[in-house]
Amino acid sequence: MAEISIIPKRSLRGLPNLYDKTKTEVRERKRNILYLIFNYLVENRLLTAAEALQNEAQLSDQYQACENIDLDIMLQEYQSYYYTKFQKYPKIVRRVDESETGTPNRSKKKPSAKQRAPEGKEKYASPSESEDFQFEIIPLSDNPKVTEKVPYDCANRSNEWQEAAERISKEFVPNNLGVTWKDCVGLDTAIEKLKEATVYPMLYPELFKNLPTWKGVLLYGPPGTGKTLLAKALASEGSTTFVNVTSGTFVSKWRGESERMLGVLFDLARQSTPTTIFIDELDALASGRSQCQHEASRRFKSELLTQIDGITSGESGVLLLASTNAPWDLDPALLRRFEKRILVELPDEGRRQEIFRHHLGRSHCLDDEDFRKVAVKTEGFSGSDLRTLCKEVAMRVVREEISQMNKRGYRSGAPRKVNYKDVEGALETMKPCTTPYECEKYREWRDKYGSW
Ligand SMILES: Nc1ncnc2c1ncn2[C@@H]1O[C@H](COP(=O)(O)OP(=O)(O)OP(=O)(O)O)[C@@H](O)[C@H]1O
Repeated sequence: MAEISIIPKRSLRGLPNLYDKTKTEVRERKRNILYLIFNYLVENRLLTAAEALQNEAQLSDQYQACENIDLDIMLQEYQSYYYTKFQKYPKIVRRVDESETGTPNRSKKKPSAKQRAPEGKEKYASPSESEDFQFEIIPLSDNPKVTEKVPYDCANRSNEWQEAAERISKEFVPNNLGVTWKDCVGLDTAIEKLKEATVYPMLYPELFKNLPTWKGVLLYGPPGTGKTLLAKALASEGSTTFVNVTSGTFVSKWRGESERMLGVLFDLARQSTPTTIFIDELDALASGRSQCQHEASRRFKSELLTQIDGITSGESGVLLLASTNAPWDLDPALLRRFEKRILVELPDEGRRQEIFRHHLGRSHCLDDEDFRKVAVKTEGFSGSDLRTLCKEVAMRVVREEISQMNKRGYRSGAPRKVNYKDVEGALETMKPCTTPYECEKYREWRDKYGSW
């Protein structure tokens, strides 16, 4: 731990200039930090917070953060410095412990009628501690006023039902996941359909009075093209309660338990409308290939179809969103229940350029021509491949720093910026995950069964 020696002000009497200089430096540093925070808030469109900061800290319009210096870059550079020094990334924030805040753990207590769940906390009380325990399902919204506790009366429910509910409720996503529509680069068709299903009916209810919204949307396409990313953006930006399930959610060794959990899932979803149920890798849950089907999976699939019918008939307020890499494996009966079946394709050249820019961040010295060349050379890359490419490119700089550190024993200055040579080097070590043949297979399927 660093030692801090506090010099009594008295002993500095002989050194007034030094003392004043230190004071000025500290003041200036504080002022600079405030301007950086202000800049960060504005860039992230947190305008109310920016205005409040400007007023409280009396920031003047005559100053602004210098170009290319912002909190984001500082944090990146600090992380890379830390990595170079300790071979691991620093932990910047940590979850506040219950004992530090004095807030009791709500997952173990029966919530009172007036209590609201703090974001990110457990959503229900244990049935063993409370006869009429309640679920707290938190609709996702930017507007905290919309955050309501949805009471769930378990009084007439069996113990099995309550146990299944306890498990399923863990899949409800209570928080803003920090992914915005803007992060889903080039996925405009899918974004528009998801907005039509969830965002617009709330914004313009009068337009949707006699118009049923989309109840089932299937996203399919090659791996890593942003299907899950879209779901995360919907969870963050849409004003619906969001529940994310996979085949693992329903795994049980007990006969009938998986179907029971499915029923409970749809029950809970209906209780907290508007709700989006997102099923990742739907093919793992409901494949249509009858020869490898087992009685249990047939029962499960039939329950799934029944439950989907329950939400698609009439205005249930529940949207079923699913994703798959293998749409051709899905049961045709299930397929027909998805009104919108949208192919999320590999990005074309223009989009590859945008995605690469998006993930590369700002610590680089590539120009427009370099970005164009990268887009040409990354034909067949998915969004996920491009993100991995950016990571590899950044690692090249880190590796260089580490080897310099090992040679010299110390590190000089900030790490250099990424350049085009780094990208070329990284590209030599990477191949796309999807072949042109596979892409063609998706397009053929879209031409036969798609709906967008
Ligand atoms: N269009 C895109 N724009 C920006 N980033 C993207 C895009 N597509 C993919 N990515 C990046 O790749 C990561 C992985 O993508 P994601 O998990 O959404 O792919 P997926 O289509 O769901 O893959 P899989 O089918 O294998 O589940 C995302 O978290 C994101 O960082």
